[in-house]
Amino acid sequence: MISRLSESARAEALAALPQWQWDADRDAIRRSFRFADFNAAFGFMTRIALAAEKADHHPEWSNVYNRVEIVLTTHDAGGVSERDIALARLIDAAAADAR
Ligand SMILES: C[C@H](O)[C@H](O)[C@H]1CNC2=NC(N)=NC(=O)C2=N1
Repeated sequence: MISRLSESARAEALAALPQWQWDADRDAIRRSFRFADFNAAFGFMTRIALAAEKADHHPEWSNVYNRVEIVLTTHDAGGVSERDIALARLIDAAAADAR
């Protein structure tokens, strides 16, 4: 069973992910992305979807044309875990490729 990070561990992990915001209401981290167009946004989502399925850890997200909103939390842990931090790093790398 994966466990929720302590407040200090989460703060330390987020210091290295400056574009991700802590959402206390959701016990989650979130980031918004904007791409050139829908094709770039959906390509980005497709790459994340394949990696997420492989890792069996899935984002909560929504897409409107060129914008993608992503929320990461671990349902099994009731908060942010190492899996969310790992997925956030992967998402940042995918975003860098999509621009
Ligand atoms: C059965 C399956 O392994 C679990 O439901 C996985 C799937 N993907 C998941 N994704 C996220 N974000 N949190 C989870 O707790 C989770 N659990």
